Amino acid sequence: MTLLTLSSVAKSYGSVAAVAGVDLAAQSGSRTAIVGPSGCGKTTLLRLIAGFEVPDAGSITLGGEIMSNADAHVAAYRRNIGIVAQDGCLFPHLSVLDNIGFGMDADRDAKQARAAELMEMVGLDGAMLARKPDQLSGGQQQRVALARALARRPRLMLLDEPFSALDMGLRTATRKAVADVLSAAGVTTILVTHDQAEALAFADQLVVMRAGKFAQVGTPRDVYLKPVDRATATFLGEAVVLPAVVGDGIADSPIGRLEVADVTYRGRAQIMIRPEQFTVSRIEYAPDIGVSAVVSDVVFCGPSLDARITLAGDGIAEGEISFRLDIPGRELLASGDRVSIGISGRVHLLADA
Ligand SMILES: Nc1ncnc2c1ncn2[C@@H]1O[C@H](COP(=O)(O)OP(=O)(O)OP(=O)(O)O)[C@@H](O)[C@H]1O
Repeated sequence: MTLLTLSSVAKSYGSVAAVAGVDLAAQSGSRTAIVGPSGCGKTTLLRLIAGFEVPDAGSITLGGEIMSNADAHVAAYRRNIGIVAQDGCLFPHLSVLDNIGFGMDADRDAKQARAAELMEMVGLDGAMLARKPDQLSGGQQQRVALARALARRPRLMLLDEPFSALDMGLRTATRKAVADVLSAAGVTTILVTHDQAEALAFADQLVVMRAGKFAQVGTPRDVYLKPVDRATATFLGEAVVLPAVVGDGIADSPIGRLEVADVTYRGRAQIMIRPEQFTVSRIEYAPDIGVSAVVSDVVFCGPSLDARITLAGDGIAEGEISFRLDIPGRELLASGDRVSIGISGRVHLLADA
């Protein structure tokens, strides 16, 4: 069942079209991540859904009720939407208990009981209820912010870069904990982030936003492996894009004949290969099949070697196409080595070829 629907929603500030007519459907209990570069309109979109902004055009529906359209605008506080912002925005002068109980329509005992239940849900010790926010770590503060947002049993949760102030290790752990809590509570969630890896790991629906519009909407897997265009491909990770002539499911490319996922297309195209599809063997061990590359910038990282690989092939100008690749750390590769390249899996045709 669809909980949230956006139809042709638009919002401009003067001449800036912050959100330029977007459509979105979020299923009940699902997690949607909206990812895009700074200034693409992510926060504006979240503020429109929350009800802090009124759209210039389009409609927003939540649980079958119109929240915003040309004739109506339901105030933010009446939407029953939970929000967790970047820095948690806890009230610094209130205890954790009073932060969580803020605005809860219940007596002190009921608030205490509900707050203890929520603390357990977000994986925090109930003894912390007496503390002030500045006596908690950043990750703990974000979990309290989540508990506070869950306290009023929202039908939709909006997360605006909630992990960005946390350091890397804590960030991954907090993200996983928050995702688990939201799944267990069955709360439909929209996460806004500029962190691609975070968006891919968190969501079951990924939206890539660019200049106020949605460049692509799909499962993280589909958007990563089958991006619609080069900009989306490179925004989500490293991508090697090569010219090719395609027919019968085969691409003739500067690095050889490669299998393509789309068997119907014929003609000139750009093909995209993710670095992790490349396999690398030293020429002295592998037959030189004419597709070669040179290794440079090798950094030993223990389990892996972080290497820069520069492709060579007919039609590739010297040094033109290079990418970073993780190679198993046990490989004896050094800067300057020539390697033979293989490709695992099919390559993807880009629509903006
Ligand atoms: N209140 C405002 N008044 C004028 N322009 C605004 C306002 N809010 C946002 N904008 C503009 O709208 C565009 C989208 O801004 P928004 O904050 O939604 O982007 P964002 O993707 O969330 O960016 P970031 O990742 O940097 O937070 C930007 O060009 C911004 O300058």
